[in-house]
Amino acid sequence: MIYEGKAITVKEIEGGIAQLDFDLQGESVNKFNRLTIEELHAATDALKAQKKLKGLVVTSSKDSFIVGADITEFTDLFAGSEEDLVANNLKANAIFSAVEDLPFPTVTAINGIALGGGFEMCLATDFRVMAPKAKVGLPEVKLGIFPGFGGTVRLSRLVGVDNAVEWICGGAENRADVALKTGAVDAVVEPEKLVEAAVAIINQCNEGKLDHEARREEKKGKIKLNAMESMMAFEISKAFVGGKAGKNYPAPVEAIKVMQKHAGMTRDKAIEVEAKGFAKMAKTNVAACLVGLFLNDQELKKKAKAWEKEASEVKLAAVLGAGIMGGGVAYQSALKGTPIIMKDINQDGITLGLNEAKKLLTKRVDKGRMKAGQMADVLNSITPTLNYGDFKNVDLVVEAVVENPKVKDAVLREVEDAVREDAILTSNTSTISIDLLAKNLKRPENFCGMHFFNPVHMMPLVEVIRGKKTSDRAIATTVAYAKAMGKTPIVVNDCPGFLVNRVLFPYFGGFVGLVRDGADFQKVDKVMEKFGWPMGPAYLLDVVGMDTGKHAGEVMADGFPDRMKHAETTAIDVMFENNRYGQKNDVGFYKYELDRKGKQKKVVDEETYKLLEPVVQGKNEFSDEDIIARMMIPLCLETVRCLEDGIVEDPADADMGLIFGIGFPPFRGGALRYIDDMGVDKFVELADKYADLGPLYHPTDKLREMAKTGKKFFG
Ligand SMILES: NC(=O)c1ccc[n+]([C@@H]2O[C@H](COP(=O)([O-])OP(=O)(O)OC[C@H]3O[C@@H](n4cnc5c(N)ncnc54)[C@H](O)[C@@H]3O)[C@@H](O)[C@H]2O)c1
Repeated sequence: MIYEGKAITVKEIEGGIAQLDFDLQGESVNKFNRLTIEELHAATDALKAQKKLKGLVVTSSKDSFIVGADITEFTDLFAGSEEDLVANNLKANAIFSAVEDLPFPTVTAINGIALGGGFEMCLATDFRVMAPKAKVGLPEVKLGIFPGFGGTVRLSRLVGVDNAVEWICGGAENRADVALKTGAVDAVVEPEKLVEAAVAIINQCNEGKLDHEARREEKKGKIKLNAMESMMAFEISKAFVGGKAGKNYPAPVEAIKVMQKHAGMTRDKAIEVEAKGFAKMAKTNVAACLVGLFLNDQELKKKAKAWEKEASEVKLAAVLGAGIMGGGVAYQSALKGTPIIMKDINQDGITLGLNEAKKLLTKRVDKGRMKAGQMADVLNSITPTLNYGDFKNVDLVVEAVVENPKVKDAVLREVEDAVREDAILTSNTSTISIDLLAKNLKRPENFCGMHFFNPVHMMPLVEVIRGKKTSDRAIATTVAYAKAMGKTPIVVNDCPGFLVNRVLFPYFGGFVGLVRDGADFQKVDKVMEKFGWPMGPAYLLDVVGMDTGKHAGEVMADGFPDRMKHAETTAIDVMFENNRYGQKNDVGFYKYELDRKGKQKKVVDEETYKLLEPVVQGKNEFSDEDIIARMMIPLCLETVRCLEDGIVEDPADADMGLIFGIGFPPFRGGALRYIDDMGVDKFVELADKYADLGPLYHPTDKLREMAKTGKKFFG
């Protein structure tokens, strides 16, 4: 044994060739935590001290190779100064460079996922062989940073500027065939042949058939482009990537700037440039928010996993109502492998639901993501029906009929009699209280909410809503079914609108208030889109549908009359009363026309301004800051109330719900992190400036207390 640690062992395997193996004790995957980096240092020193070695193969004993850096260490690490971060990166890089400089040929055998720091480890060796199912890539930009263990230096020299830009700025996980074609790896071989292939490469180097020194020098030298070529490659990339990433996500363009800066430098100087650029990005609020988001997501996954242990198996599901939502639920369930019965009261509904599923599946086939035979299997696992014939075999039902408490009550009681006693019933209601819907059920313990978002196949969130009488088994089974459908479930407690709609309607309240006071709805949309929302509030209302918006708004107003009831007619009422439902009938705040690809495109409609005149009181110019404050304060305060009322378990659930459910700008981390970032005291101060606008703008006593004591929602 040459070296033995808790994450790494090094031993001689054959003919003077050593094997450095990553196998982090007590973990299911390898990652570059502090311990692993320290051990890589010690292991490299031990290798250097060996006088007779002829080569090194780097391997992993886990299913993955190395999944990346240990992101749980980032929050503490990034809290340090920029200088500390640079020093930290240079220290780690010295170890990677020491691996690169070992006095014999080196090859990595990539058996599974090698991402971020894991792939940068691979890049430090002379050659790479890869298993067909492994994936490699540098996904750091997803965390608001870019590679900091020499990735921008080695990859740009190994595969060229264009490929490096694509890999680093896109952050994708690349398949073996792509990696081979790009030149990021040298061979693809079956997993059991990886070490053999690596040894063969080393032997060829030692026999003078392969020149590992030349390979090494290429990675350590300057980028091989003349000044003109270099200028063209980097400037075009910056314009293209900048346009795609947008101003709110600076890391991709910064990565290109760093590569441009170090293009004419050799390794050690280039790595200094990378380290400085990395530290600058790590100190941005975007990186803090995106790292926070990653950690929150991990927490959600852990919670869902814990629920899954208590779940009953769902072998067959059913959905009631084959409309927009019911059709989507049937498609998603069947696609992900749970057969589903789709019941409606009329044949037209069923035809529509099935046609929607067919349309989505055809798209998958056309894009090469599915074979025609698989499409048939998925369609066959949706059983359309007009009666309850097979419902005794159903394990879980999703009710998705019209949003009317009386209709839902009747339908739920009916289906309760049609299913087995242990079957779980859920409702996809957007706003109606789960306790209200449970009132007339014989087995309320088997009932909870399962709130999907539209379009079901695209939107990641499912709110699982616990009523007063809901059992843990009902929650666990619903969480497990949502996971099986490929969704992210969040368990919330019951109230009108649950988490997401309860928070969304005060935001719409901010919007109608602005229009009332004379703001141009188009300007409000533009400002909020610039702030980071996928669409502004007027556009969003057009997408949701004015009828749905008005109806749900009324349910919310009944639930929270003090702050959600509108005394006067609102802009939403005006649109609704004029049959301007939005995209569904081609006119709402905007008009909709079909573009050349047959997609709905919004266009300005002057008529909207005329219709709104009666509800507009005066004409005011609002600054961007004013618009943002008037939109965001009600949304943030309602999120605070959801937390205080115990609707969500913790701040992470609340923020993730808003990001996954309504597209809250991810780089801002969520509503509660937004308050944290502003400072709770500053936020309360800002809200108080708008106190005249009513209770939607009044901070809670607890929030005022937090402001006084300097407490935050996170950390
Ligand atoms: N559309 C959305 O954006 C959205 C988002 C989240 C949740 N929801 C909720 O999902 C539910 C359904 O909404 P939708 O937009 O799909 O409505 P929809 O009008 O498109 O579909 C409702 C379907 O239910 C059928 N139906 C009515 N009574 C029935 C009964 N007794 N048994 C079986 N089927 C019956 C109708 O024929 C129709 O096909 C509502 O509770 C709604 O609030 C909707």
